[in-house]
Amino acid sequence: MTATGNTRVIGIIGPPCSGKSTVARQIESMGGVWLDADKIAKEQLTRSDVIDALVREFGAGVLLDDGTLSREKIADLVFGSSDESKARLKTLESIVHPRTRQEIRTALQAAREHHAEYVILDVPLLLESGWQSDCDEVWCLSVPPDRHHALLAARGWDRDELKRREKRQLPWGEKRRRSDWVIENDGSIEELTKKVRDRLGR
Ligand SMILES: CC(C)(COP(=O)(O)OP(=O)(O)OC[C@H]1O[C@@H](n2cnc3c(N)ncnc32)[C@H](O)[C@@H]1O)[C@@H](O)C(=O)NCCC(=O)NCCS
Ligand SMILES: Nc1ncnc2c1ncn2[C@@H]1O[C@H](COP(=O)(O)OP(=O)(O)OP(=O)(O)O)[C@@H](O)[C@H]1O
Repeated sequence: MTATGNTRVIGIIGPPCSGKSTVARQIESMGGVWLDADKIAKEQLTRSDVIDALVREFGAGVLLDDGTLSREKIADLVFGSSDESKARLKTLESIVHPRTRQEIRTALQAAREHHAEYVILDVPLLLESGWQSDCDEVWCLSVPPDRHHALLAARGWDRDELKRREKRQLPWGEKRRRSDWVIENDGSIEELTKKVRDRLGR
């Protein structure tokens, strides 16, 4: 019996491109419900009330020609090192986080009511946003730097892109210390998914 009845809630954190989705898909294949905060947050940015609020706050320059939001332009506005950037990130979070939190809460409750064996809380800002208390355990992905930069490059990200976002998060040393299990993603994908199965005794 876990802290949350039959359902075992596993929080997953890790840098972009560190293997979180790969781990989440593995648990999903074993009867898990995957709650992907980045995906839910992305969906919020397609809502007209959110688009209107962000244009009011940041100006019409955040819009693409088709009237949708440019994620790249918003990223440039919020992930800079200036005080203005920090304030803009807080404004963005004040608009997106409450809606994202509500969607995750609703889905988490539904998964419990349906007695899902696992819920994967795939929330990059899990510790920063206070989700740890909802988890039976927190897993933190760790990737060797060279491999990580290769995986990021495949997505078109360089070290600077990673660094400017990490500056707005808790240091990785603290995140690893606060996690119940640090998963070294230093082998093949098969080795990563085997580590997960072994951990869950499957
Ligand atoms: C600024 C936005 C539009 C940039 O979109 P983009 O497609 O480039 O990035 P994406 O959303 O895929 O996020 C990728 C990674 O960036 C980092 N990141 C995203 N938001 C934040 C934030 N508020 N603080 C610190 N890091 C962040 C995380 O490591 C995340 O995994 C987007 O990140 C956003 O809306 N962020 C605010 C909502 C949020 O906090 N999302 C994180 C959910 S835990
Ligand atoms: N051990 C590995 N060997 C080879 N490729 C890997 C390995 N782990 C992850 N990858 C690949 O790296 C990419 C990123 O992995 P994944 O999507 O699981 O990371 P993530 O942390 O969920 O990324 P993000 O949250 O930023 O979307 C994927 O293409 C995945 O197939």
